Amino acid sequence: MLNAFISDSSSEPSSASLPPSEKSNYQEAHDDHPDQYDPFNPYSYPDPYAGHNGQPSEDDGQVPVVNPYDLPPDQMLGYDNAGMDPYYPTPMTYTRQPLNYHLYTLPRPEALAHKYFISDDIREELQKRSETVHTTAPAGLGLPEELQGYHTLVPLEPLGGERRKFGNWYSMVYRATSSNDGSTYVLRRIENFRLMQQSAFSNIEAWSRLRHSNVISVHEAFTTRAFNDSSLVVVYDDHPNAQTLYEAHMKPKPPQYQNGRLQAQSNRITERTVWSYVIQIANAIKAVHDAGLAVRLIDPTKILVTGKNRVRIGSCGVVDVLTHDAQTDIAFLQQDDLTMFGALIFMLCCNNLAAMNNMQKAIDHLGRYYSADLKSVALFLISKSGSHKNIGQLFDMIGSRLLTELDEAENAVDRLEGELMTELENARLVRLLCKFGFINERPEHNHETRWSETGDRYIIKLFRDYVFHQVDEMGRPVVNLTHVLACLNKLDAGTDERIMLVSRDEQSCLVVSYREVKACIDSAFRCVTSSTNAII
Ligand SMILES: Nc1ncnc2c1ncn2[C@@H]1O[C@H](COP(=O)(O)OP(=O)(O)OP(=O)(O)O)[C@@H](O)[C@H]1O
Repeated sequence: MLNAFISDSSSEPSSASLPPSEKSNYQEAHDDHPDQYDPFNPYSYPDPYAGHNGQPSEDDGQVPVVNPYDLPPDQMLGYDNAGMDPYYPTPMTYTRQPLNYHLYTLPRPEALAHKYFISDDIREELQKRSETVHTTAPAGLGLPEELQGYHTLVPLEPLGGERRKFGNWYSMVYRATSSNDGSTYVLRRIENFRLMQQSAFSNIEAWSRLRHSNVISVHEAFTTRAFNDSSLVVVYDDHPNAQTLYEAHMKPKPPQYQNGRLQAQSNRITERTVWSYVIQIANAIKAVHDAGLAVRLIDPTKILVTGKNRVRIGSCGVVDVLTHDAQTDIAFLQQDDLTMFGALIFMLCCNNLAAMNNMQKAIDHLGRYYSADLKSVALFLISKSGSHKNIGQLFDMIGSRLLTELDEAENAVDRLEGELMTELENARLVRLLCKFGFINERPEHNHETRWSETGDRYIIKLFRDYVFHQVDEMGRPVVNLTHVLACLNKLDAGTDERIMLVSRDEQSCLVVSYREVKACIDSAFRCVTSSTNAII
């Protein structure tokens, strides 16, 4: 792994950087089979002048093969030349050639420096999730230290007040860490459950095989006495900071001041959001029914909103275990799913968990505030028509709205990819900075002041000052992220651009290339790690 540092990219078998012996081995291996094209090897291309997708070019591959790594650095794609002006970067022309890991983003204008990182709202959201995952429970809750390979239990619902019930059973939900893989999972515990026969778990196996983007995955189920009773525990994927549909849309919100007056907040859910939920939940139900199972519980308190408008059906499999004795026809249970789904649409649109208690009022409300299409979907689902309904028929009714949903989903992926792009180089640069940290100011060399004042280390020290400790003409620190990133990128690429390094007392100055600084850092790092195992 040691080589993976600064020399990440140069450790690739580019002939420009390999020592002669290795170079010849590498080239020999390839020269033996010049025609072989390995699609997984970015360095193995059939012909850099071939047409798109590796099709032969018009000149039938007669143009001599050029290894882009043999090119002098100033001809390598656009790093060393004058195109470093962030406002007017020189346009680059590309010929087809191996992916060049030395190519890094050009520096951005300072005002756009924030574009080096993902947007604040996504970072905040992800950080909150990470914080939630690492939250521990207060001491003294009397929770088991360990059960069946899970530890660090944290209750996900308030412990005081009215006890929560799951059907006729008292239930509790915990987050716990698995000692198998270190990930967190959600455990739903059903208190005082007596397992009569092992076959009650048979459906859990089928559930654990079902993987769907709108179903919270089931991992396993077991009984345990760790809570000082006989409890059933079903283990699910953890979606930190998820809210139930009830919490997200139906729970009464406290009034807020608007224009100086305290006003009640509307809880009305938009038609677009309802359609998105309907399509996702229908998709989940279809996957469950196709797997020969039934959801058994479609309720606003058991469906989680796990991201922007992303919903997933939770608590799957529990009812199967709890009601194992009452053998019921699966077709009947699947019909029941559709009725529960219809009721869910009414509850969401009417903002009322008890909407089905006054059917006529619920239908009127839905008709007044939502489209006729949505109303007919809801009515179709709750209808007790003699004919056998199935979830597939619903998709016929939804029609082109599916395309809108698909469009939204693809746009969301594009947005996230764009965000990911802004983080592209961060991991590499962090490793580079760590390497700096390992070398600079090592305390064990304190007695030997010349360690950092001689040879390679002195250049590194001056380079560190050049990158981080510059001051302006008024003597104020220059804090410019763009300068830092541009320097680090050039260092990582080992470019031939030269810089002038000046000592702090301004008595000496050195003109060195990034390539030379890189070599110094490599050698100093090797010196630091020579007696230890570098695991980075
Ligand atoms: N797989 C999961 N990942 C993350 N959080 C979850 C998961 N399953 C449940 N939760 C959270 O646990 C909490 C309790 O879940 P539960 O199903 O008991 O909901 P509830 O709103 O308390 O319903 P009830 O009133 O029926 O108890 C909810 O806030 C829910 O967001």
